[in-house]
Parts: sequence; C-alpha cells; structure tokens
Amino acid sequence: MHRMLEGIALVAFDLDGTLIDSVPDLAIAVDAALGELGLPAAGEARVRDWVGNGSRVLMERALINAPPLRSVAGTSPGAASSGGAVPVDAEEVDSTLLERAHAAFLAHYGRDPGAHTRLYPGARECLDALRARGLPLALVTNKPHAFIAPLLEGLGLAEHFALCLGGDSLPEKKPHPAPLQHVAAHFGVAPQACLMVGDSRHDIAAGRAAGFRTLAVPYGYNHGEPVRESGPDGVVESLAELV
Ligand SMILES: O=C(O)COP(=O)(O)O
Ligand SMILES: [Mg+2]
Repeated sequence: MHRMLEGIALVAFDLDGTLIDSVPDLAIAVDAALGELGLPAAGEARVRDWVGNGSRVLMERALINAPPLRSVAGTSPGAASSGGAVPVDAEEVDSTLLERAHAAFLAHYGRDPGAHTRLYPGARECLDALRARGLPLALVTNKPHAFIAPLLEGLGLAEHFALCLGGDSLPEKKPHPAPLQHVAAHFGVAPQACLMVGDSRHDIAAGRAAGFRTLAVPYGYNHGEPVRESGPDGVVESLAELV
C-alpha cells in the first residue's frame, strides 16, 4: 500500500485533469460559445490553462482573452492577450455578455460532454482497487453537477463514488474547504483520515484548509504551473502508483 493511504478511511477525487482528460470537449464547447458571440476560437492549449474554477470562470477567462472583446467591452484596449493563467478577478467582463457566453457553453458542452474525454492511464485501476478495499470514494469537482453523471456513466464509473459534488452543489467551491468538509461530515470520517487527490492548486488548498491529507498528480491542469509548488503531501506520476 502506498504510504499516502496509511490511516486513510476516505478518498476524495478531483475529476478534470485528475481522472479524466476533458479539455478536448471543454475546448470544443468554449470555442462554439465564443463563435456564437462572433468571437474567435480560443483553442485547446489556452483552454487547458483556464480550467479549474468552474464553467463560469472558464468562460470569463475566455472572454477576457478574446482580443476583440477588449475594445468592445472597453477593457484594457490594445493589451494583447497571451492566454495562460489569468487571475479570476483580473478584469471585469460585462455580466450580460458573460451570462450569454456561459449559457452557450453549458448548452454546447451538455450535448455530449464525454465525446472526446478519456480516463488517464492508471485512473480506472486505482478506483477499482480502492473500491475493492471498501474505502468510501467521493468526487469533488468544480464542474457543474449536471455533467458528472453522464461523464461517469460513459466511462463505466457510475457506481464507484458514494458521493459526488459539483462546483454548484454548495455555495462555495474549491479552493474553499466547504465541499471537502461536507464530504468528511457526510461519511463521519475525521478530516485527518481523509485524502484529497487532485491536479491543481485549488485541490491542494481546499484539502489543506479542510484538514485533509493531499496528493497531487502532475499531468493535469494547473494554470500552466507545476502543482508541486502548492506543497501537496505527496505526488504520484500515475494514480496506479497509489494502489
Ligand atoms: O470545471 C473545472 O473548472 C474543473 O473541474 P475540476 O475541479 O474537476 O478540476
Ligand atoms: Mg482538476
């Protein structure tokens, strides 16, 4: 058994960038939404760096980085966008435009959220092995809750998680500790006996703030930065190492 599982009675997993490579489908939906607003496509590479704070912030980042919008919305005209990491509140995006963009994204993404989405190597093996050991597993993603079931069903993982929380399940989402505190309380497990497994600084921050142990995978989405810099308690190259 991996040292990170010693004394652990519950494991909470992040979804995007940890269990699944979902960016191909996210990028298709982002680009379709931008297209509806007459804006140029962002492309997969840039979307990869914007994922992690839920769908509304994803579209906010897409709008902030859409060059024509800067003049349309009157925000920082002429400041060329480089893509990549963008602080959430770096700039104000017109709220009506953001609502339109977000609604368009949800409609496009909801059509077939798993079309090009694949499990990372080692993910199924890890989940199967933990489940066989009888450890309760939770899914804590910032993705809207409505997309969780179709994705898990498409991947044959619908039965693996005893509790699934989306970014809109509670008033707060990661990096806030509330979703993880909710999971620990739901199962009646002390936080120090819970492990949070994720790919981004938001997972590590939420886990630490909730009193969980934290394990990071380095292959996912972390705004272009190494997740090691967030100081997780452990890092595994593949989830298969855990079991
Ligand atoms: O939807 C997102 O922004 C990211 O979702 P995650 O929390 O599963 O990585
Ligand atoms: Mg993630």
